[in-house]
Amino acid sequence: MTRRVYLFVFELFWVFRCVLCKLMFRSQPAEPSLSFWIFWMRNLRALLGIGFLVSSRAAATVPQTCSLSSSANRHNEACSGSRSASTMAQTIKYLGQEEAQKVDEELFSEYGFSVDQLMELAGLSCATAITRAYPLASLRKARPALLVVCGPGNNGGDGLVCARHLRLFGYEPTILYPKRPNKPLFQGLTTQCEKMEIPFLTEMPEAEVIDEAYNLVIDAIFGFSFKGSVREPFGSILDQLKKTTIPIASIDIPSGWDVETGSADGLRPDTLVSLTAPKKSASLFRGRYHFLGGRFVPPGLERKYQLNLPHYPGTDCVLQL
Ligand SMILES: NC(=O)C1=CN([C@@H]2O[C@H](COP(=O)(O)OP(=O)(O)OC[C@H]3O[C@@H](n4cnc5c(N)ncnc54)[C@H](OP(=O)(O)O)[C@@H]3O)[C@@H](O)[C@H]2O)[C@@H](O)CC1
Ligand SMILES: [K+]
Repeated sequence: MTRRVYLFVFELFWVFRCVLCKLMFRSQPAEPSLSFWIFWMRNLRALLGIGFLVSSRAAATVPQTCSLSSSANRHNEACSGSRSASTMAQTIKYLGQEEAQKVDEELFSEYGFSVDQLMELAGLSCATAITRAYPLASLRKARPALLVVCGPGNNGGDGLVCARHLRLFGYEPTILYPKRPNKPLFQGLTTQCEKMEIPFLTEMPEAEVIDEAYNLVIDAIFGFSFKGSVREPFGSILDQLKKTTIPIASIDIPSGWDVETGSADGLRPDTLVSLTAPKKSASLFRGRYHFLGGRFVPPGLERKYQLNLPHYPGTDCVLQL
């Protein structure tokens, strides 16, 4: 913030100087006229940057937020280069449910990816986003304990991968995986987590127990194939999650939300990690951190669906929007 204010004051001074020279001497200082206009543009950008910072502070006051860390914002400032994050969020396409499923299918059928490949990248993006929003040093409890709740589809698979990476990053995840598909992919992911010495719960704890034991809940219950009203056991699980006061980080979609229209009385996550591209309901997300992950979209697919994805900084697999 302070750096932006200095930049703004400096640029304002420079533009003022240019205008003064033009009026008094009917000439510009050393710069050619092109740079005069570049200074104007940069000045406008600095103003927009300050506007963005002010509005993101306001967003931090929504209910069910925590004051764990602002490092995600700091990282974003350091890495986003010359593009303003607010501008990026406006230009990215928000996908409807059918379109998200088509993109997913095409990645496998036309582009030759396998599910486990993309799930690994998606889960790693989510784990990386968690380290940005909730660094180990910022956690309030003595142990860096997290609860990862996994659903029956690929969103649940992302959760298992995310838990494994978080374990390697020094967190202590515990997994609840109440409905396990009978497929080698999910059995393998479960074994990997067990071998990583990640405990599995046999039932959903009460909200008060969750608040007491964990720093954060990772919601990997439903993704873009969720439809209709929630069936058990997930109805009761979501009811407990709604009562918790610790932050919730949702993978791809806040579980229980309609993929396009959200949910007025649903979860209110503190963090959302949109994968591949945000879904329409992400425009209703009011938490503090919205990340984009899943840096695997081939350019042809991006063009076909006009995704307008932002540039990820350097080699990062996640980007804060
Ligand atoms: N290309 C990408 O972007 C990539 C996407 N990836 C990830 O995949 C996710 C999409 O995965 P997906 O298609 O398996 O769907 P998802 O929502 O996880 O589960 C659906 C299952 O949930 C259930 N269910 C549904 N409705 C229900 C209800 N009302 N009440 C209760 N249960 C309900 C139903 O299961 P059933 O009950 O039939 O056993 C259904 O089969 C996506 O969001 C992203 O996270 C990455 O892994 C890789 C790259
Ligand atoms: K989810």
